[in-house]
Amino acid sequence: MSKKPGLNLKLNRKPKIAMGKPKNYINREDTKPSVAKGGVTGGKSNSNGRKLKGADDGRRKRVDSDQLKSFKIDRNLETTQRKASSGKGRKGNGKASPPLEYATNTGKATSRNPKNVSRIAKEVAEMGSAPNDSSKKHANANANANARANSTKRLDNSTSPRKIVRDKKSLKTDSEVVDDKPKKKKRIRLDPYDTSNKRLDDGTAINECKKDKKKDLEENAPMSKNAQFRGIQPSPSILSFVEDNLLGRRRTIEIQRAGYNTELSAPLDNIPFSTNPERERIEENIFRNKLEFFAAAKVSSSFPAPEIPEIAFAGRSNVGKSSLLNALTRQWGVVRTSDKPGHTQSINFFKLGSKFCLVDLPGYGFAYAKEEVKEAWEDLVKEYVSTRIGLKRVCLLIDTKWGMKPRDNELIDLMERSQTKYQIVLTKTDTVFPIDVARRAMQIEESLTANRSLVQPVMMVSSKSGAGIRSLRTVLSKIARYQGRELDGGCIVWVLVIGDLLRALVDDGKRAGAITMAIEVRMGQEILRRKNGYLVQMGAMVFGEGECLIVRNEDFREDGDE
Ligand SMILES: Nc1nc2c(ncn2[C@@H]2O[C@H](COP(=O)(O)OP(=O)(O)OP(=O)(O)O)[C@@H](O)[C@H]2O)c(=O)[nH]1
Ligand SMILES: [Mg+2]
Repeated sequence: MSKKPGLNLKLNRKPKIAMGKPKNYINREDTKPSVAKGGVTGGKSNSNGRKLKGADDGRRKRVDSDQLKSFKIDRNLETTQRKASSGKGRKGNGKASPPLEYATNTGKATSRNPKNVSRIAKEVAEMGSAPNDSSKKHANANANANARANSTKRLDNSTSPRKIVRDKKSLKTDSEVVDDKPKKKKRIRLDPYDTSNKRLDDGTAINECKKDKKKDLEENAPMSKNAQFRGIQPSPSILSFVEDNLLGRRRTIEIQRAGYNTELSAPLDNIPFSTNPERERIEENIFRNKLEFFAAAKVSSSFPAPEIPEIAFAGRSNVGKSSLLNALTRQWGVVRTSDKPGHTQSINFFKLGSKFCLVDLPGYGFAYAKEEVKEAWEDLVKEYVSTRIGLKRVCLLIDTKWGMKPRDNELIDLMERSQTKYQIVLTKTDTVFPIDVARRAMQIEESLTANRSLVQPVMMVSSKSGAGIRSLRTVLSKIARYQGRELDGGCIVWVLVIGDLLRALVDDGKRAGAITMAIEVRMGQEILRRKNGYLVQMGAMVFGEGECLIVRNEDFREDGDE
């Protein structure tokens, strides 16, 4: 801000009013923003309008003394009054009036000699409005500044929330006044036959549309796996097998009423009301033999020589492989089990007497082991099932609750390729309802009908309750029993009952001119008939390589020869 003498003069006159008053009073007033005072106060000021130290004080003192010396109030009073009352002066004065007002006010408020002060103030004001060129200029400048200040003030006011609220109110009231007249609503005439505009019609068309869409969605929506499972209708034969063997979740009272001793381990694997010791309860002699561990292998090179036929137990970790070995032999604790997946970490070979070998494989899938270790187990199992000489059957264990998993299918594919005989065994059947046991068996049977190396039927067991263990023993003991016949080179035909259908399969793809051996498997309970040293049950005729006649259950005629 450039300072000019005239302006300084004028500005420096103002503090004169404060003469004889406490100095700090003036200073305090001067600290207010100059704009707010409504006039130019002069002196150097910072952005807040606060006077900078040293910029004004010395000059103010000088001006005060000047005023005392040079202004002879009595002599000039009349002249100044005349000049001030002239048009130009009035104009300038009018605009520069706020400082005067401010000065008088301050004088009133603080003066000790009110008379003198008011008089001096009057004179100063009149001096300030003198028609001096420079002062005129500054008066104009002051006026402009004031105008700007006022406009800013006005702006400030207009933007203040109170003002806005008031304005809004006033607007509202104005509009209310205007809107007092009742509005006429436009009526839209609807074409009752036009359903194109769905928002305007009465809604019936929309509802119908929605219903149709919902129906379509319901019909076309893919069923969840669970819903698909619930939709399975098990065949009557499977259902009756489940009921006869008390498979599925059963109440203790139900088992007791059926005559089983629930205080024994695996109570359903018993002859009702039997008091025999553990191993003597086993109906198949071969399983009465002592179970003995004789080899363990973590790599294929440490497999024992294949001297006796082997039956292996494969499946996911924690599916119940080791437990099943114990349950089949009723020799609890020979094979170690754990509720933590990944307990069996090597291929363990157990001799059952001198003629038979049971093999406990490590599991695959989730297990408490490092990824690379699990991969090694899986590779070892794959190598064993696909290359092992003397391996007569793999019991592929599936948890009844969860069903088949991708890794199970992987192993099945491998066994199909390597023509390894395998049979599905559903485990932990005691954890689900009987109907779900039947459903799972049905589901797996149907999904694997095309598989050639699969041995039907699907077995269902519970190592805990003992349900289905007897049936599995019967199936497995036959493998040991008929090893010699198979090795004779004769053609073996397996006739299996799947639901109400008999299916004839040529074992090992050998050509058959006549049936040398047939076995009826009725939902896991095989009825074996012997004739001329061979197991013969007429019912299926094999005509050529891989060809066979499928005979219905009702066409099946039993000879009754033992
Ligand atoms: N409820 C019930 N639990 C069972 C049954 N069979 C096994 N179990 C339990 O399942 C858990 C795992 O059993 P294991 O026999 O160790 O399973 P595994 O397949 O050998 O497991 P890995 O050796 O880890 O591959 C144990 O806690 C058993 O008690 C069954 O039929 N019913
Ligand atoms: Mg195990």
